[in-house]
Amino acid sequence: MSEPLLSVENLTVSYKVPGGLVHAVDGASFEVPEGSITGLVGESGCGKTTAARALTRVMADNASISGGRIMFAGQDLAKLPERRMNALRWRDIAFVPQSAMNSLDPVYTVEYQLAEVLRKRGGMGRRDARRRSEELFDMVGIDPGRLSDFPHQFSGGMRQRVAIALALALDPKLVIADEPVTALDVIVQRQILDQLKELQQRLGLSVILVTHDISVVAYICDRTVVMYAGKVAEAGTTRATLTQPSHPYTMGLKNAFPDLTGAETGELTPIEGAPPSLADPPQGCRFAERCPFALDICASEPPLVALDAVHQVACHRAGEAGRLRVEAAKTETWGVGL
Ligand SMILES: Nc1ncnc2c1ncn2[C@@H]1O[C@H](COP(=O)(O)OP(=O)(O)OP(=O)(O)O)[C@@H](O)[C@H]1O
Repeated sequence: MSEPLLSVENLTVSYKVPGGLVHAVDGASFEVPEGSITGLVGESGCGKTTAARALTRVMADNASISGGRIMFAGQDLAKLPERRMNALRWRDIAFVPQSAMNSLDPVYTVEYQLAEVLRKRGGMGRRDARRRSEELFDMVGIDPGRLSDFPHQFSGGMRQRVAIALALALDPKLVIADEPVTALDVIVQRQILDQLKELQQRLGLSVILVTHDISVVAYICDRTVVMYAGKVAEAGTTRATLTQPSHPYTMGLKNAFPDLTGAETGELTPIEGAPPSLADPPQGCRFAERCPFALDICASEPPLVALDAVHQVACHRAGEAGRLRVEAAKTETWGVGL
């Protein structure tokens, strides 16, 4: 296999809080191959946004990368001086934040905001910036005649398209999109995801898509990284991780979400309980407390190991995954309502 575009090794990101430190990402490792869409998926609070933001080093004031490496094009982004990191943003790595309104300023027209990036970051003249803005609007399926509109004049779905156009402005290699379709209805979600996939393939982009919704991953991602409580529980090709999930958490997530394609999926089964506190996480497997298959051995931390060339999992019982999948498909296994 060729070198991945991005390789995250043992990444730890912590927030300083009054009582100490919250290790929001705690030794996470995953790879992003070139020209593919990698989904970072897990429940709210598992550290997805923190991990994604660490890759751009645009983080909250109380956040710091306290360990690990982020290898991108032969350099470790975790240690790159800010001046060089800043030069990479937009040009090599672009970020689409959780709400499109966070990337768009309500008081300026969209054209002005695109021009800011194209002219200040990309060094373009006024005419080239205008031409590129029109091209970008065409690319995301919006009439360039609307460039002079303000963000509030667009629907939610269109605003998300504008945010994607903004991210693509300087032709980056890697686009990190944080929950790009979360607030949208299912039909618009599909339109945006189809558009993203089409652009990714046409432009040969690499994309990291952060989402809590495993059906979004199943719909669009080539690879899947499942996070739980700051760690990677399972990772690999989407085919491997979602058709043969080998971590009970992934099995549970699959039961908990409807299918985005509208296929009949039967009853949805939530995973009862809540993830552990990241300020004081348990020593062993972090999912053990909610896991219907936990054993005594789960009091020790399971390492992330390769099941085969395209699939890694951090579960002591991964060797029995076939049998556990059969059990996991039954609602009663998850003790719902007991
Ligand atoms: N600025 C901050 N200060 C302290 N703790 C924070 C801060 N930002 C996030 N956290 C904590 O870090 C953990 C991971 O949060 P993060 O936002 O990365 O998770 P997430 O999986 O992206 O969830 P969501 O989808 O809800 O954003 C959570 O426990 C959260 O409360």
